[in-house]
Amino acid sequence: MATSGNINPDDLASLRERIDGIDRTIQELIAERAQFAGQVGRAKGKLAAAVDYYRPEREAQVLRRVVDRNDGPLGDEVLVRLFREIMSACLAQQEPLKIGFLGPEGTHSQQAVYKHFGHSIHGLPLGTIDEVFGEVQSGAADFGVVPVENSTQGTIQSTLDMFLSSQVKICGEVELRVHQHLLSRSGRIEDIERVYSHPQSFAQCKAWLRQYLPDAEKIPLASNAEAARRARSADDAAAIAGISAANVYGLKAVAGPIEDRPDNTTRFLVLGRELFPPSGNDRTSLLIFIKDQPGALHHVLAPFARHGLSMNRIESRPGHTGRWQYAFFVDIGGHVEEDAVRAALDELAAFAQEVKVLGSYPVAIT
Ligand SMILES: O=C(O)C(=O)C[C@]1(C(=O)O)C=C[C@@H](O)C=C1
Repeated sequence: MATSGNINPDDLASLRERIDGIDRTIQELIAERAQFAGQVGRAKGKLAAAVDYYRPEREAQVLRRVVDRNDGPLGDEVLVRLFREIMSACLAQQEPLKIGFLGPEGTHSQQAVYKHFGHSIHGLPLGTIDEVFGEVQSGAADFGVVPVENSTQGTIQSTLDMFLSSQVKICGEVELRVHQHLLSRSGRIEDIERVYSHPQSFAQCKAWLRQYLPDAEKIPLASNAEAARRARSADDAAAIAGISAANVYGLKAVAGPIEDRPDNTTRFLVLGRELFPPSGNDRTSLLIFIKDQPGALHHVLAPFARHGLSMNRIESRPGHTGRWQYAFFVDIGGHVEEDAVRAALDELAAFAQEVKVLGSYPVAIT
């Protein structure tokens, strides 16, 4: 028998026997867990669809416990991924969730869907971010996943603006480390005369492109996956996209990762139709329309500080309600069902024209 390194063949056989025994136990325990999850599902009563069984606050609590217990050797991210897949499969026993995202197959949005919901779902690749909102609102999708900000490029304004008119709720967030790769049919950089990609991805790889492909034509498209699809049909074209697009579209990696900042991260929001209860570590997103009067913004923000609530983000957008009327997107720590958040909202109501609670949801887990 072939052995690797200097392990004695007898040791190898006995180590594998131990692994076989552990696998058997893991499998039995997963089956037992799935049975209990099925019972929990039935205990929820006769519900209409998979969406009614999904409990993001409970999933967040389960995953935080996994992280707290973890002493290695596997990293938190790996263990969270494994446990997400187990919960995803347990939930899909009822029926897989239908999740809308900015398609086609192979986008970073699809990766964010899998990171948050696991693979036991039915993905619905959609053409635009507006469509993701629309399909969630109409019930054609149970949930949707849309990008909202990137650590290099800042806010995706078109996503925020959708909340000005849409009734969908935010019920989760996902953070994804985004690695960009240059992909082409031949895999040779010297063949490349054109590069396709989404404008955000071009911006994330600006310095790399200036150094290595200064003369190539840069052609912006609606998604990186669309870029990969186009690059597939020409020898002198390449796409900037995630590495998963290489497998989906049969392309070779010319170079990567090529993003200028190694910590390049995109934050996605999970869209649904209802709010879920607190998980114990939540964030609340608000849309606040302010009255046009002196000190209005100060009066609106002061209650958060008074009640000890941290503010992670404030962003102003034209409110679409009248000329020079502004809407503020504000993220604070806490959940609307918690006393401090409720008290702050009561106080600021006197100074705001309108306050819309976009959602209270678990803070992203690794
Ligand atoms: O605890 C529940 O409510 C369950 O349905 C079980 C379970 C799990 O597998 O742990 C499955 C799906 C839910 O989204 C949350 C948790």
